Amino acid sequence: SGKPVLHYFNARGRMECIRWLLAAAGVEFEEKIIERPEDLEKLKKDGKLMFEQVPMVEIDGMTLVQTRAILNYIATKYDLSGKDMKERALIDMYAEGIADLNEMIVQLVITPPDQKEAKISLIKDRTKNRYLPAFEKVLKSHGQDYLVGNRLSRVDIHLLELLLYVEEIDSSLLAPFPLVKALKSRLSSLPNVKKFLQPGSQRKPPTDEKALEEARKVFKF
Ligand SMILES: N[C@@H](CCC(=O)N[C@@H](CS(=O)(=O)O)C(=O)NCC(=O)O)C(=O)O
Repeated sequence: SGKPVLHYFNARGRMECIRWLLAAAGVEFEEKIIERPEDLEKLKKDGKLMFEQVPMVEIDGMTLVQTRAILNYIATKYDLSGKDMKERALIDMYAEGIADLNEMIVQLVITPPDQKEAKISLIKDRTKNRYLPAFEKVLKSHGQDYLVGNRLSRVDIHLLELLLYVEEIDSSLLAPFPLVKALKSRLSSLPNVKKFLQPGSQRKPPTDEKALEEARKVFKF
């Protein structure tokens, strides 16, 4: 069918940023949900998981693993990684910062209850005092509609995804950042993004206990 095929369990985890980037690029994709340990074992046995891990994406005849490598390929293929080396450097820098805060949020799901409050307040602090100020400053510095090169790139999509998670934690966190908020609403009305935000799209809901239980069954952690 030529469509990329995403192999992961039925949750956001490390695959959601890949779903977001493909959707924003207007690329239809299929998902093979890993529901049982046997599903994962079969992928390993068939030699599809170079490091015995997922996310794994079958795209253009390749079997890619490692989230960043998959994102880099998609961004390059769909012209979402800047027009030259300097734009690419900014995009890489912003993307890594976004990934750092995103990782803190992804880990929250598997944080023991007694540590959750502390983790959440650290996330709120970093959001308010480190990450959102940095992006507000970038937008203020050039007054353009996108973070890099005055056109859509992967970091706009990564930041939009992150802002939605930040809002799920505490919607007041965005209040002090008008330019970031304006970017969020501009991006949300792009046709491909608007469609992905609609109910019924392949966007995954917050990972609840049930989804976590299913993942534990598969990954035995
Ligand atoms: N660096 C890898 C890490 C992938 C990873 O740790 N995957 C986990 C699942 S999850 O963290 O994405 O939920 C896994 O397959 N773990 C199984 C194992 O490591 O044996 C990436 O970015 O893709």
